[in-house]
Amino acid sequence: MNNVILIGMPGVGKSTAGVVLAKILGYEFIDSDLLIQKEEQRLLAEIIEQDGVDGFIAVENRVNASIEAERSVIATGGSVVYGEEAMEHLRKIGTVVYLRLSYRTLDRRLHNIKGRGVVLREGQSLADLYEERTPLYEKYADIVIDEEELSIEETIENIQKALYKADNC
Ligand SMILES: Nc1ncnc2c1ncn2[C@@H]1O[C@H](COP(=O)(O)OP(=O)(O)OP(=O)(O)O)[C@@H](O)[C@H]1O
Ligand SMILES: O=C(O)C1=C[C@@H](O)[C@@H](O)[C@H](O)C1
Ligand SMILES: [Mg+2]
Repeated sequence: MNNVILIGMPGVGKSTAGVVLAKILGYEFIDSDLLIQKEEQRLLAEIIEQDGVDGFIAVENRVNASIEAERSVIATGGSVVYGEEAMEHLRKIGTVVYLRLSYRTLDRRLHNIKGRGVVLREGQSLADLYEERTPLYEKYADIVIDEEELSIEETIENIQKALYKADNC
């Protein structure tokens, strides 16, 4: 199954770049966050508020582990890498692309991190989250795209080039 799965910190552009990439490749586009909201009939922020961080991670794991797709670009949520079943499944159905940004650039980009419904534990900062997740993104990535100082268009072009090189598309 020729799917392309985008992973990375919140705000790196998985959804923004993913939808355009899908259009260029002639693929379907799936946003895991929207799937979660549809299946749960609740907003992501509501799930986090009502079920807590671990509850949200469990829901995200279940929904992502059950995605059936072909020739699709799948933009995951930033916290998907906490779900082992989800990541095992996603690796089986496609090429996992990690969109990487430095902490400094990400911090600048994410002015309103709480408003985005990010999975932050009590007392955890964005820097803590970055440090905790980076090894997980690296562990699951088939391809790493360094987005630093790239425009959205350049990012998409680099993903495309890397996919062709890996013989995915
Ligand atoms: N080079 C770039 N590539 C992608 N997005 C960029 C770039 N530069 C700026 N942006 C902006 O950064 C934001 C990325 O948000 P987006 O919702 O796509 O992130 P995400 O990775 O899907 O996050 P989440 O994990 O919360 O779903 C957008 O507002 C986009 O316009
Ligand atoms: O990185 C995160 O912690 C998250 C990112 C969003 O895409 C959502 O999946 C959710 O709000 C958690
Ligand atoms: Mg997104």
